[in-house]
Amino acid sequence: MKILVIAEVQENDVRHASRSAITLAKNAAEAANGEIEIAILGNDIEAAAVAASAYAPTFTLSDATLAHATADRYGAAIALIAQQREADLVVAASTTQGKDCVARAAAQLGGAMVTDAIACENRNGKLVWKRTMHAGGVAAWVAVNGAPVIVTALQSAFEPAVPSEETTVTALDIDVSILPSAIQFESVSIKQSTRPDVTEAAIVISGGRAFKTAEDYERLIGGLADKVGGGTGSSRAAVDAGIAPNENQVGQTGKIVAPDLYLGIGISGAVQHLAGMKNSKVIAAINTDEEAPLLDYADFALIADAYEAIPEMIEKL
Ligand SMILES: Cc1cc2nc3c(=O)[nH]c(=O)nc-3n(C[C@H](O)[C@H](O)[C@H](O)COP(=O)(O)OP(=O)(O)OC[C@H]3O[C@@H](n4cnc5c(N)ncnc54)[C@H](O)[C@@H]3O)c2cc1C
Repeated sequence: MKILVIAEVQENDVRHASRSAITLAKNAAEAANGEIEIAILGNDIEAAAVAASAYAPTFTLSDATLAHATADRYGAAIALIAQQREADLVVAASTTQGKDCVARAAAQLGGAMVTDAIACENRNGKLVWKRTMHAGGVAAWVAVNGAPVIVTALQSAFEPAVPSEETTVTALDIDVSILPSAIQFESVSIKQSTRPDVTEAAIVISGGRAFKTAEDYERLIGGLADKVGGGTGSSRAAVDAGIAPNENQVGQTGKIVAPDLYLGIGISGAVQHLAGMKNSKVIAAINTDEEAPLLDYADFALIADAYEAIPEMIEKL
């Protein structure tokens, strides 16, 4: 079985989420006696390709017109790469870019798609995939018919792959002038923050509707996160109220995280929120209500007012 990982690039390296996708690819390779290759698309990707080659032989498609991941161009390019490399299985990260571009490639290839995979297994010679459904309420094993199979890996389910010795980097021979360009890149606005992204932080301090203002959220949740080098998360209620930034939202319609420690403060633990964090290694909660559902999932709980507890914690840390 030929397995092709579509890896995303971040700061001349393989993006953290793509390293988790490589782990899923390795699991699949072990289960089905497969071989892994990596493909990287973009512009100025030489250093990232060398970094990727420490996981598996790497193929590049580099061009100025691929500097930004517009879905029509990337989708078509990924389909062409999968065809050229004769991939039986294409694996990508379940990121916004991964879902956007790889789903288009799957349609163009006429393949079978599995999103948000959390495990794979060989059953009677066929790979089957475990994926969460219904806001994380159900974990189902699914088998898909058709080829190639295209899978996105849920980052929180897989440890990032560890690099070993550099292998080879080969430039692909694909004519980029035939790629569609109906979608044009306009601009990107990246919020500068010294805090780790909520999906990549080892510790996530998350705040909910208990916080009355954006200033309180930043001072208390942000202040505590900074003390422990953590990222900041939030419930959707806090985002909808304009208290927490949109990119911090954890849950079914937000980001899915599985940090070493998730501390949910003033968050009730609605099923849609749990869908985004219940696989965290250690869960702690601070809440005034000892019957808040999040406490059923918590390894540690403090029944206290966030406005009193957090300043005390910040002072003591
Ligand atoms: C289709 C759909 C998708 C959704 N997607 C998401 C999603 O991705 N993420 C998400 O989070 N939600 C999502 N929701 C919303 C979800 O159902 C809940 O409404 C939301 O999670 C509640 O946020 P909360 O826990 O902050 O607020 P609440 O449920 O109001 O809970 C606030 C908590 O704070 C506690 N509290 C109050 N004051 C204090 C204090 N001073 N100190 C300590 N504790 C205090 C309260 O006891 C309570 O437990 C979705 C809903 C729908 C319908």
